[in-house]
Amino acid sequence: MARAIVMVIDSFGIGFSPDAKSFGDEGANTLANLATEYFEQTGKKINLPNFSSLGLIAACEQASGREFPYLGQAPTKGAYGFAQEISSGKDTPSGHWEMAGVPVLFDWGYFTDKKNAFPSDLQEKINGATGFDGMLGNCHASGTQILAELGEEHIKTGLPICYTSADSVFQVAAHEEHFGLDNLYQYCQTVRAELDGLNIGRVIARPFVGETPADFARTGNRRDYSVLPPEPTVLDKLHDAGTHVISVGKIADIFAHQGISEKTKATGLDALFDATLKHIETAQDNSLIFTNLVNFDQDFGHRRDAVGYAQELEALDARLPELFAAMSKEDVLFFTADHGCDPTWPGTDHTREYVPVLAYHNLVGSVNLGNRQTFADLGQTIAELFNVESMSYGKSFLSQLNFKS
Ligand SMILES: O=P(O)(O)O[C@H]1O[C@H](CO)[C@@H](O)[C@H]1O
Ligand SMILES: [Mn+2]
Ligand SMILES: [Mn+2]
Repeated sequence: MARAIVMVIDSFGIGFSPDAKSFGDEGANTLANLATEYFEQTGKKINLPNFSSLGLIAACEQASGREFPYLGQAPTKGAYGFAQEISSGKDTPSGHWEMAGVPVLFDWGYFTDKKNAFPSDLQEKINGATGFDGMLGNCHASGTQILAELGEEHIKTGLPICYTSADSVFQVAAHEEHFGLDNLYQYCQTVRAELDGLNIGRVIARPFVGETPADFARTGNRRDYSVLPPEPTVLDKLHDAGTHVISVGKIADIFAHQGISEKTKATGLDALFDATLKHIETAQDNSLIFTNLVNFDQDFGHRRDAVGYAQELEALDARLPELFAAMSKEDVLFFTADHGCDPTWPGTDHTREYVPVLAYHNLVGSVNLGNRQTFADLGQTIAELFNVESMSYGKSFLSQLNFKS
């Protein structure tokens, strides 16, 4: 039986999609724009030899309808394409569920007001249920900027910092020691329950440490409380059929722990990559290893740090040979993303973009998968690879992977 490895480079868009205008994102292109910015700021071209050979640049050029001569070499091995999102939102759960075969075709609830974002009756319910006198923030914010603004007041008053964004999300920042990690998780679980009926995708716990704006830092103990996917995803189907489904990073949280057999959490690109490698070395036959590399989104995309994003991509690229070496001949490796987060784009939110779909296996030459109409093509391909019942959405590209017999 097969083993598959899926690595999600969180926020790694490769060109605005046809519906980007309605999101205010026409012109966004996470990869191409960050590479340009990197060149302008450092005088260096981004160096992604391994991703280039897998077809990343070719996929980006197709998705963008233009060439980027400074971006890299031609594809030499593996299958490459670009996928459009059919889910209504450009958020993390929508992107992940869609790639697992279940697009989000309903509208999420959003807190659209930039200030006084949470309705007063909701605040009262939360205060009543948690026993707190109030909350700080109550606005749209960048998670690091709001710490600089309100972190000290939080320590002084003991009130949680609650904020949101263009995503369907209720975020709670609190100090790991002064407020306490368990108290933060408890608060978030209570908020999760109070949001029932509002169709909010996630409550996110954002613990931090430090005593002054100069040294406030978020820790790796982030926790996401997601609603359940609307239907069983390919993870559920695999898990029910006996496949060992391994979550690395925040995958388990994003899928509300549905269809997951085992999970490993880790903080930072290298630790997430190491955990993935370890699973590749040890996982039984008939396993899916599913990794989310959150730091691209969290540390660079939302922070609008194009140079940092570029350097992190180079660091990931440099480690790809370790993956290839750890894989057995039967293993299939996929790289994709869940949405864009162009670090050169106005604001700090995600961007509506095509995502790369790269598949590497013991292949002959390279294969162009072209324009995939939905992220769900990946889930359908995985369903076929593991021989489970097909998903309602998506078109499998397994037959194009050109397996050597
Ligand atoms: O600014 P931070 O706290 O990183 O928040 C970002 O992370 C959340 C999840 O991707 C988004 O809703 C966005 O607001
Ligand atoms: Mn994401
Ligand atoms: Mn994000």
